[in-house]
Amino acid sequence: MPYIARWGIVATGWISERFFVDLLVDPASRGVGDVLHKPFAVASRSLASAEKFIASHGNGTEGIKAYGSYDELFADPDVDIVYVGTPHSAHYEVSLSALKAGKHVLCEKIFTVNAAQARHLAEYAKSRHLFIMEAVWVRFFPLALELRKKLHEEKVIGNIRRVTAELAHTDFPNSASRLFDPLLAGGALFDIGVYPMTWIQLICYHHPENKKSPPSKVTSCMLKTSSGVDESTVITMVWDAPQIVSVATCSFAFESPQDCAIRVQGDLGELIIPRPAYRPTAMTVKLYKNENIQDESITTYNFPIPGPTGLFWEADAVARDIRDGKIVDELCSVEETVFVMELLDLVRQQNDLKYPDEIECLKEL
Ligand SMILES: NC(=O)C1=CN([C@@H]2O[C@H](COP(=O)(O)OP(=O)(O)OC[C@H]3O[C@@H](n4cnc5c(N)ncnc54)[C@H](OP(=O)(O)O)[C@@H]3O)[C@@H](O)[C@H]2O)C=CC1
Ligand SMILES: O=C1OC[C@@H](O)[C@H](O)[C@H]1O
Repeated sequence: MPYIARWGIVATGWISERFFVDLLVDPASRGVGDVLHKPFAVASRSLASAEKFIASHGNGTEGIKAYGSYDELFADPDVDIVYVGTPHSAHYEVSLSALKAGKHVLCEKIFTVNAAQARHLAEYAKSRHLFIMEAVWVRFFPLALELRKKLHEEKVIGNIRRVTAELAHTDFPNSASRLFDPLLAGGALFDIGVYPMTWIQLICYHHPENKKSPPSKVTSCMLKTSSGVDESTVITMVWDAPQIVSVATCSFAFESPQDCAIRVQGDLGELIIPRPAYRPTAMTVKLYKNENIQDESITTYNFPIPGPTGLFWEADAVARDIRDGKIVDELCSVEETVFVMELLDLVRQQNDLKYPDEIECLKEL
């Protein structure tokens, strides 16, 4: 019998809707038979909004409860795992409330405003033996798994020397104000910087020779908006053991080129992933001509997403973890989230990017 994950959705904004729709997709359509997803409740700060959210999805939503406060959902015994889709500034407090009510938590990126908050959530979840994970969905894409196999096991491009990863766009279809508001922890670094940083983590931090060591050097620069958050951020890092340099770029001021969001250059060739870095569907391996290879070769591998968005792969992983009694996911561990938040603290410190005290603090509830 497949394990049924009993979800509660917190907040009724853009990404909650995308996640909810993906939960309703039959897992068999992506070849998954061991887990099923059942949303039991949706909570909003307004009951009307929760009701509208459920009603607008028709089939498959019968019996899902609507709540006009997040606390009511946390008290619902039918909910085992809470998905947090609020703005960044609320992640810490909402996730902590869910944990305190005994729920497992999948919290959207960026996990918290700073590393201290991330550490506190991780420690609290551990103390209550509850699962917690940042929703870095790209880590679960079949493409991301294949990338690591090609680079680290098959070493298709030889020794990796440089990684550049970027996500930059000027197209804000939804909730543009969230992106620029310091009180909601806006800015490119937190909203989209997590993607280039994730690809660099997967390729450099997880490089077998790196043995999960931190980069030996981190430098960064930022350009800020008139509201005081970062509009563009560039982070360079040096990974000593595998001898790789990496450059992560995120920006709300220009567009990433269509044909290249992530480029990994090795001594035998390069691997290129077209944009967008948050939902890539192909990668190309280009092998250079050398004494063993007569002509340059180019091979493209396609990874179509069998459904509306592709958030279901992370949901499947979370369901399996909870089914198996795990409190930390192997591909997206909360320890690694804390480590990335420490890097982002450093980058913000280097560029004097502070958020208001009321969202940087460790509120006890
Ligand atoms: N994985 C991905 O691809 C994506 C992830 N995200 C992440 O998801 C989160 C939410 O982003 P997104 O859905 O675009 O944001 P939206 O503004 O569309 O939705 C956020 C929701 O949070 C709730 N909320 C709680 N407190 C506040 C507040 N103070 N101000 C405004 N809304 C509040 C509201 O729901 P209600 O009124 O129902 O309580 C609101 O609808 C962010 O962490 C973002 O980084 C965003 C886009 C894509
Ligand atoms: O996570 C995200 O991915 C897609 C982007 O458009 C969005 O702003 C961001 O939050």
